[in-house]
Amino acid sequence: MIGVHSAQVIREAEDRFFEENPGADLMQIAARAVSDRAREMAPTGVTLVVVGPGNNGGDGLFAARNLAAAGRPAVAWLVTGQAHPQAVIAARQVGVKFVDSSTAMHMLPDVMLVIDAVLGIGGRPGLFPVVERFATACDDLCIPVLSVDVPSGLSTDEVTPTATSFRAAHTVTFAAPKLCHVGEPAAERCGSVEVIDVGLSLPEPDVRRLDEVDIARWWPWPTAVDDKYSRGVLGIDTGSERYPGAAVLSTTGALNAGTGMIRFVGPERAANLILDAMPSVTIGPGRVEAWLMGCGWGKQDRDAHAARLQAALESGLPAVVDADALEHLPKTVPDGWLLTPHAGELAAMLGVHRRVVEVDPIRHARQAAARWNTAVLLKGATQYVVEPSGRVTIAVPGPAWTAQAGSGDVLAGICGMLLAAGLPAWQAGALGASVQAMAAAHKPGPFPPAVIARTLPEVLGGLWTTLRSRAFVLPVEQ
Ligand SMILES: NC(=O)C1=CN([C@@H]2O[C@H](COP(=O)(O)OP(=O)(O)OC[C@H]3O[C@@H](n4cnc5c(N)ncnc54)[C@H](OP(=O)(O)O)[C@@H]3O)[C@@H](O)[C@H]2O)[C@@H](O)CC1
Ligand SMILES: [K+]
Repeated sequence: MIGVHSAQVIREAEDRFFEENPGADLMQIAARAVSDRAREMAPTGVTLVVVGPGNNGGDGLFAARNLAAAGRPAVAWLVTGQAHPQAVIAARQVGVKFVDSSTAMHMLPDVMLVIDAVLGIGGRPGLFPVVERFATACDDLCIPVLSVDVPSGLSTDEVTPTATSFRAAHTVTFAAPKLCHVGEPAAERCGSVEVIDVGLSLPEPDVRRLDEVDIARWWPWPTAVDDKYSRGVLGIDTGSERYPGAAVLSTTGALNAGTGMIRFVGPERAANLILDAMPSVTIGPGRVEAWLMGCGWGKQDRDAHAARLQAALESGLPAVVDADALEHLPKTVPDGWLLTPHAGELAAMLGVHRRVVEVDPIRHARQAAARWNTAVLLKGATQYVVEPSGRVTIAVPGPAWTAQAGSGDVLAGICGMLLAAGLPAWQAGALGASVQAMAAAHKPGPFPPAVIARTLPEVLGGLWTTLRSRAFVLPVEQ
């Protein structure tokens, strides 16, 4: 797990660091990381460094100095004519060539790498027009860009770009990732992201991103003393006469994630389809540990749906509440419930426009988690799980192939399995979203949601094997 921090938090940590370590030079650590990566990205040819007026530009210019000192041709364009004074002197001393904007633009087709050191965490969104044209030209000519800290033009603390920015092949950032590095669609503009530890002490994060080790550590692996009941019985009330496929998909997700036992209580047509495909599913009511409700309910029979949700509420059991069931939410729900809206459903829950949610997904997911006092998994290209406290856990990311009808049903099924196994709602959401993304990454391509679901046993089996072989080196629980 890695903490995601805002520019403000990084600045405060930097201030504390300099109070405790007067005279320390973090810029040299940053510049070394950038020049090392630049040498790997462009082993030969000219590197053009685009330099802004602040410390981000300083990092870039010292990286140019390092490259030139190692005998690599480096050229710098100071976009405002101003730059970190000591970095300018150091770069000149080792023969870095300084060029103006028209020369930079003119030579661009022949450079091997552009280092974008225009703006970092002190930048406001957007670029000067001449730099904007240059960034667009880099994109058009497919010149690889190495961004220092953040692709200039992006807003560090936002996941939705509002202006033109550089589009990096790789970003070297410092101390911790920021929201723009981990939240789509901004993250896509960062390329691969590398975090350099510069020695800052950071507070406990209120936004964290999971990695595969967390999934291995938290997954409810079966033990030698488990049986089908102890692994968790999930009641599934999904599908309708009109949408029986949603019932099949949600059950496929739950079964392939490893549910101990599934009791399906949805419509007969869906039950028949499920039995054909998954004969181990039990049809009809019985004791369960958790509920999965809503996928494919549709807009008919609204009164019946509301009554079924009310019955689940009165049972006091944890529940995954998905899709059409989200329209029937009572004012407060038990804190073991996991609400799993996509942006459009969350917008409807909050009475706002979908676009508003897409621009600031975390704020809106936090609003819903606080309003219903339970965990919310906001589905999308980046999947955010928010607890009523406001803590955010971002799932392991995966490829965009899962952006397809039916993926949400499978995901709800996986989350249902995890609730039935006894995990708290936030963890069920974060793990469910992560393993589906990992399965999609394991089997890249336009595979339909049911195929991705059937890949889960391989992915979980692989994780389990890795866990067993590395059981003693897992980091201590945080
Ligand atoms: N923290 C760390 O761990 C480390 C931090 N380090 C580095 O420090 C960087 C932060 O440096 P920084 O504070 O000097 O800010 P930076 O991003 O260079 O920009 C400020 C300048 O840009 C200007 N400006 C802003 N927006 C603009 C716009 N849209 N269009 C035009 N101009 C704009 C702004 O102008 P002003 O706001 O004053 O008008 C000001 O002149 C950080 O990203 C990292 O690279 C490393 O050295 C070591 C480890
Ligand atoms: K930058």
